[in-house]
Amino acid sequence: MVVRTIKDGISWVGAIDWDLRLFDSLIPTPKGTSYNSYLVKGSDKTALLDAVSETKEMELVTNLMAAKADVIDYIVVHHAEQDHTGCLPLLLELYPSALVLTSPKAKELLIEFFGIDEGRIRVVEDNETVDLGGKTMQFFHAPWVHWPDTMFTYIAEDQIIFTCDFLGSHIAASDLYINDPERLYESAKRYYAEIMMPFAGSIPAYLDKIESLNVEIIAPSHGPLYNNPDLIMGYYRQWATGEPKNTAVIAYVSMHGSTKKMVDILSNALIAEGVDIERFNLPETDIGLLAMSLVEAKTIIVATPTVLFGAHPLAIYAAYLAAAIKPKAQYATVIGSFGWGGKAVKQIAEIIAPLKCEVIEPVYIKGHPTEKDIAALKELAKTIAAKNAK
Ligand SMILES: Cc1cc2nc3c(=O)[nH]c(=O)nc-3n(C[C@H](O)[C@H](O)[C@H](O)COP(=O)(O)O)c2cc1C
Repeated sequence: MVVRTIKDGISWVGAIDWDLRLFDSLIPTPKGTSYNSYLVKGSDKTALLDAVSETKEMELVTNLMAAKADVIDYIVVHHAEQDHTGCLPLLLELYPSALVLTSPKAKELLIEFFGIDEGRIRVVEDNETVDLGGKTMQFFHAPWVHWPDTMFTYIAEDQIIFTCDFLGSHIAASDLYINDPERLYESAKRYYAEIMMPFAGSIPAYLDKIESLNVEIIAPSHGPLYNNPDLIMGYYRQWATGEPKNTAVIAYVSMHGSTKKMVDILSNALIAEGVDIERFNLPETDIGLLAMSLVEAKTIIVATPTVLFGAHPLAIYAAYLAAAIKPKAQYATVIGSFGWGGKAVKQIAEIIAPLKCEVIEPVYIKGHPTEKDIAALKELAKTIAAKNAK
């Protein structure tokens, strides 16, 4: 149990999940995460902004007791995902007069997910304000970072904005704020890559919105808060809108060493051509690190042998994930080895088609690489270097 004061009348009452290692049964969280919940007490009314997952509901309840939250008038749901709302049914029982304030889309989802009584939910409009007494909550609808339901809450009197998942990070940390740029970069970039990058197109407008306000503190729903907003805002601006870098990401798998040999040859050739590379051996890679490397890479290389007439399942998974998280890479190719025939190259090309990358002619060979294949890989490195330099 821990309650931390952010401002007079504003406290963090959430839960730290030190041991979570896989979020959404999908995203590796090697450093755990937190579910941030904020108690805001005005002179007239009290609001709880976001809650926690069902697994941590007793931590939240204990914190609310410690913070003497005898009455909660409003529970602001910025986003209906269960990591923030799993404990909502319990909260609504414990606080029978509490009204949920949320976006129209989140209202729909809360009813679908939890069967919450419609009478307990009030939809708030974009820009609407609710006065708690000396603390005015202003709501901004912010769809598609990362669900259609998201909204932010700004309290001008305290110059604080609650951005829900936007600008968050998966890190269990004792720090209320992160002030170490390196630590912040690592955890926030991992989070951005896996959760926000598919919605990069929506991001600049929300950054502009936050910049247009007087913001001293950004309070997301995962990870530490920011009392130096420029740092995280600058990172997001770079990741969402910056030009991709002269980097090739190689995601590879090899059963008996032929594809691995090709990856080694291509890696050395790319280095010789001045292209930065990041390599991921798929059977053992942390897929979050692969996602992070894709944030700024210009070229994606999938290296796979043929297995049962197609690409190796791990290569299919990596290619599918890359296509889903929508990095800004401009070029892609496939390399690898086969024995007698199959559709591995076509299969990978189809999976990554949504990325709309220019597909560079693959080098797909029979068996172990020969002198001719080595020459083809060196030629491929030259082509990638020339394209990346554009
Ligand atoms: C389980 C298994 C299934 C395979 N299925 C195919 C196949 O359907 N078509 C094919 O051309 N080669 C097939 N191969 C042969 C491999 O693609 C070939 O040996 C290749 O050189 C292996 O590359 P690697 O050394 O990078 O693992 C198969 C190999 C294994 C082990």
